[in-house]
Amino acid sequence: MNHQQQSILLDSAARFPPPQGVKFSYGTSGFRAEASILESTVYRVGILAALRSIKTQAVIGLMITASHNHVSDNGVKIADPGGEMLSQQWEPFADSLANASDPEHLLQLILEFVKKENIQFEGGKGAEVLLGRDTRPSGESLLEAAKQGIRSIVGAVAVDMGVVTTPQLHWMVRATNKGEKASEHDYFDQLISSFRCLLDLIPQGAQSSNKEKMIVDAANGVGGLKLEVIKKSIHGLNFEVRNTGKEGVLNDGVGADFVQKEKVTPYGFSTADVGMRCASLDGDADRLVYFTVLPNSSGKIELVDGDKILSLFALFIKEQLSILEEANNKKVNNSYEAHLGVVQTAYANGASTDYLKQAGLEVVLTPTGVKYLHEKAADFDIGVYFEANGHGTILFSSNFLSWLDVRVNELGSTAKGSEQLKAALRLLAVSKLINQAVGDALSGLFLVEAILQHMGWSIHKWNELYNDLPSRQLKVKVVDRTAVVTANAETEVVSPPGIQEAINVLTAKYPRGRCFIRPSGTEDVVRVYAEASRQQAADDLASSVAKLTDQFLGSH
Ligand SMILES: CC(=O)N[C@H]1[C@@H](OP(=O)(O)O)O[C@H](CO)[C@@H](O)[C@@H]1O
Ligand SMILES: [Mg+2]
Repeated sequence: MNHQQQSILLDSAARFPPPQGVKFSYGTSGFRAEASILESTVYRVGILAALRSIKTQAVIGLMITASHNHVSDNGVKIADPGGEMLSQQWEPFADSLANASDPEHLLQLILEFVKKENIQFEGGKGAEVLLGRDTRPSGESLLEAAKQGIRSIVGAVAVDMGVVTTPQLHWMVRATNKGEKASEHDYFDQLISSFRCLLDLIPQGAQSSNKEKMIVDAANGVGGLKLEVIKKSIHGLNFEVRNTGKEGVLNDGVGADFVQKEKVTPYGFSTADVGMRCASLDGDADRLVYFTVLPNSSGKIELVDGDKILSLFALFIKEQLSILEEANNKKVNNSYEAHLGVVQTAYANGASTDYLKQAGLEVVLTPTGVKYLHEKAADFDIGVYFEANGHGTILFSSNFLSWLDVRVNELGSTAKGSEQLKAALRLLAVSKLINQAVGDALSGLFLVEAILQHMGWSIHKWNELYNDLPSRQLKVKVVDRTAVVTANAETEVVSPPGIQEAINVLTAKYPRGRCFIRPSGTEDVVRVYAEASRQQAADDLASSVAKLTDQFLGSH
């Protein structure tokens, strides 16, 4: 970075002083805070995005959203070249940039990092950053801050993609870097045509019990806007979108986070909807859960969560693979044993994990946070991952996809109309419909709908795959949550010493008891999760472990 470049950066940084007395941390979902204090942070993430683009010689994404949080909050996160989350190696740099006290300090940090990472300003492609934001009113001014941050790196280009869902922006970054068509129009086209393809491949005679209308709660967020666009061109699904944001407030009594945590109907739903197939998106449309309104229950719902979506996807894929493998057994030359794996966290309901294992699936647990699940899922030919809260997707390895392409061509000439060809085409369509960059509520919704039609299942039939074990989650405020250190995908506490043994003793008292504690990555609390064969037992176990946590770690 020459002197002129340094002075441009100093000048522009002086226009974005950081708020006093606030410490920012790039958590599991980037920086999040009350929108009014975020300008300097977003400006600095703009700088980081431009540097990341120069370093990787690829297009980078910058998304302004606070997802399911309050409308007055906002946040910012980075999408790496493949559309995945920012490399964990750069997170400490993001933290130090966000917390730098003044322009000189900021410049010094940048110069040190540029040297350490050997970022070359001359001779390369120059930086390009795609910008997206959700529907929050603060998004526009924060977008301007991001642009100024990007442009303070001489030669860096900011491309505004407008109001988009988080997964759309990740998809666009991935597609751009792969040299594919990457506009919003292309995203819709791919989604609609692959959904159509799956419907065209439905076996004759599948029941049509779920062809009746379904309803989507769009959390008064960006997902609603996009669904209304899709609705104009999609055939084969009759759906109504509620909470589109025209009237209600973003995430206020609506959306996937609310529905999953509170287990009650979102605003705009009532007993008139009893038994209907309903889905909820979150504020930036990267989470999806389904539910039905229970009769005579004053707003209670039956929740069909991320674990059940995962189970549905995994079953469908396994079915297609076994059709293809039947062909392998008949000694087809070009055989391939695809390694299918399922990735969950400790929050996955124990009944789901048992069910998946009994279905013959390989299940792996990772710590909480999609970056961990995503990374693990990428180890498989087909890796399906979901958090219980509804964030997840399916990853297909490029090896498997290349094999599948060849196989489709072969079968197309030698076995037209065969079950094998159909299974191969279905897998190919799934890989196009489902977002390969990140969990995506829109593409997830259309895949669920296509599979339910394929199976001829109602939401009730789907929900009956297994019965969730009753569970309870609690939060405990402690003096220092980082004192809790866990191992084995957060299922065991290794420090403070003695607490795990005490949890084990309590857990052993309850049939099918399971319990763990971990420090939250997004809130200043320790989370307690407990499940058992009965609700009262899960509640008791959770509250006794919460007490224990309080005793060991001291409350405020
Ligand atoms: C129990 C739970 O739902 N935890 C959520 C929550 O993380 P915590 O680290 O538990 O605060 O926010 C994460 C980011 O959205 C999400 O990935 C995760 O699943
Ligand atoms: Mg979200």
